[in-house]
Amino acid sequence: MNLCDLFQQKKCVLSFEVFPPKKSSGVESIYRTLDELCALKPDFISVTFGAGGTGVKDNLTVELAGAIRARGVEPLAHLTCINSDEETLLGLLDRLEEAGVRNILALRGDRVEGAEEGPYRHANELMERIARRGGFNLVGACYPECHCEAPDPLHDLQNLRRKQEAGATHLITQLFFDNRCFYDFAEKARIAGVHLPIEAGIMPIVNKRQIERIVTLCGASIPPKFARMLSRFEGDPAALRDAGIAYATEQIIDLIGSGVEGIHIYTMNNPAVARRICENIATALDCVNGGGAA
Ligand SMILES: NC(=O)C1=CN([C@@H]2O[C@H](COP(=O)(O)OP(=O)(O)OC[C@H]3O[C@@H](n4cnc5c(N)ncnc54)[C@H](O)[C@@H]3O)[C@@H](O)[C@H]2O)C=CC1
Ligand SMILES: Nc1nc(=O)c2c([nH]1)NC[C@@H]1CN(c3ccc(C(=O)N[C@@H](CCC(=O)O)C(=O)O)cc3)CN21
Repeated sequence: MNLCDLFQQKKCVLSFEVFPPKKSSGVESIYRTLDELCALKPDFISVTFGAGGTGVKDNLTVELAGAIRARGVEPLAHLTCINSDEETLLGLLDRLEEAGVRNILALRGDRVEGAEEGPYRHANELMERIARRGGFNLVGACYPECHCEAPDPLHDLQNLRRKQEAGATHLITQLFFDNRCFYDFAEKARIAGVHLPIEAGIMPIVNKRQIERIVTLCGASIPPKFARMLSRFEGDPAALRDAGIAYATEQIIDLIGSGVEGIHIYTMNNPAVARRICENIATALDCVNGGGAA
């Protein structure tokens, strides 16, 4: 299924994200993780290309996307400009097509030290190449708090327009912890002529190790309320996990209540956390989607 049809059918789409395990030891558990995540019946699951700044060349993205499809859920495969020369890209696209994957999140990718400059410098250029080949629905990333390399929010929005012009059919936001950033951004994007559906990317923070990494990688600002929660519970893993789930739940219910077109949960390969959030938001989603829906 083409993901753009989903936004016609549903008021609020629900999706998950997973990343390929780094070590071979994680390979068996990722398939169990997929079993559990697919059982929650999200509208689609995306698979990153590398994880959190690691530029791996062949990293199971195609295999995992195929495994998600085999479990009855629509996959969205991430592809990056970094590490993609023309031949590698076309090879990956053939493999994705063979695996029945029809949707691609085209990204620039995190810069990796020592990586060579490829022929595609920005996400829109990668999108244009994929569109020229044909056969895929394209999705793009966007930044409620502005991309860290953009000179200012206006230029970042202009660059977002290029993704729309290159054929993206919907957008997924970088993670954020303050919904006001999302609402301000969505309003400015509409004024700038971006009319695509925007899914809000939410990451439940459930352990101390994640926090610093996420802030460095994603540049998300930490609201005082969230900072107080983190420092109060950081010594108690169970309390921090429950608080992180409660915080993400509150963000999502507020977004659904405000008419967001989709929620993308960065699951960090943790199905237990995803399940608890799904339970917490089920009635709100059923309410806007007319009940019974996933
Ligand atoms: N789920 C994921 O895997 C996500 C990954 N990211 C990461 O965020 C980073 C950026 O990715 P994208 O948004 O895809 O990159 P992008 O190429 O769209 O943007 C990167 C920077 O270049 C600027 N830019 C974009 N197009 C331009 C153009 N044509 N000319 C001049 N400047 C342009 C942007 O304003 C931004 O500052 C990557 O590190 C990516 O891996 C971000 C969100 C989600
Ligand atoms: N700049 C950027 N790059 C990304 O890859 C990315 C984003 N932003 N924003 C949204 C999600 C969040 N992603 C992430 C974020 C952190 C890790 C991370 O902490 N990875 C650990 C490995 C964890 C493990 O193997 O259990 C690491 O050490 O890199 C992974 C994916 C992928 N996405």
